[in-house]
Amino acid sequence: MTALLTVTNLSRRFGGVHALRRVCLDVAPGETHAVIGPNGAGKSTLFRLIGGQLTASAGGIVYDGQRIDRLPPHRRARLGIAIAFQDAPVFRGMTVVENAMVGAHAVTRAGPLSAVLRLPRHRREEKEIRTAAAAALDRAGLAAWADRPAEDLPLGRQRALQMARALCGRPRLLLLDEPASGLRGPERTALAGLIEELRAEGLSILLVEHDVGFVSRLADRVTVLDLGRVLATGPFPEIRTDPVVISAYLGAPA
Ligand SMILES: Nc1ncnc2c1ncn2[C@@H]1O[C@H](COP(=O)(O)OP(=O)(O)OP(=O)(O)O)[C@@H](O)[C@H]1O
Repeated sequence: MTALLTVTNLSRRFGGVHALRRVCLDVAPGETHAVIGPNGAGKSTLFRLIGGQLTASAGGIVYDGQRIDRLPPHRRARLGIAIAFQDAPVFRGMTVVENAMVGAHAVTRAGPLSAVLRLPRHRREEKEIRTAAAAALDRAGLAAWADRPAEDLPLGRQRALQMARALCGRPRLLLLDEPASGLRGPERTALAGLIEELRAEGLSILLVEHDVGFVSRLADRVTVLDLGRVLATGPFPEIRTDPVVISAYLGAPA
């Protein structure tokens, strides 16, 4: 099956630091693909290169048959790539539903500014976006919080809001940056359930996550990065027993 996303020989240097070295990776339609690796392995750099927040020193990124590595982030968003960054801001002074709506404004002509300024000329589009945002909040378990100030959300719920914001733009490829980090038991279970649901609906997901238990439950395939290089790619059971991965990252199986 043709991949939805193909990353080929992607490299990025920061001065003398090789953050990524000739990384190759692909995400098939409907696949959940996890990227794991120790601190400094290059996971965030890879995400920012795919999202367009950084440009590559070399290599290419093809999405849905089109080179995207020179496109700005908003053009990639309009093509259906959404990112839920772990540290994305919650906009204070706006309600939870208005925060989620920003995700749809990123992919419409109205633009994020109209969400902030509430310009009247976009009312019809606003109504559709509000409906999409309400649906996304519902999926993320935040329906009861929709009209509350976003700054009232506890940390775990803020993470769910990043997810709702990303879903609000109805993406085809969802990039999740350490979605389980800082979440406690029930929140983590709810998030894993939502990711499983999205996968069952055919959404393609690329996931960076430190929590190996989370990855083993959710990912169809796992790519292991270390010092900017791909150590291995494959289903988790294979990765778990790969001697190279064990010595570099995972430790011996129990
Ligand atoms: N803006 C930057 N300027 C200089 N060096 C950077 C920059 N961003 C990342 N690096 C370096 O690139 C390498 C990869 O960093 P990156 O943040 O991508 O790793 P990571 O796998 O996401 O780590 P973590 O799990 O700690 O988030 C590291 O050596 C880091 O210090």
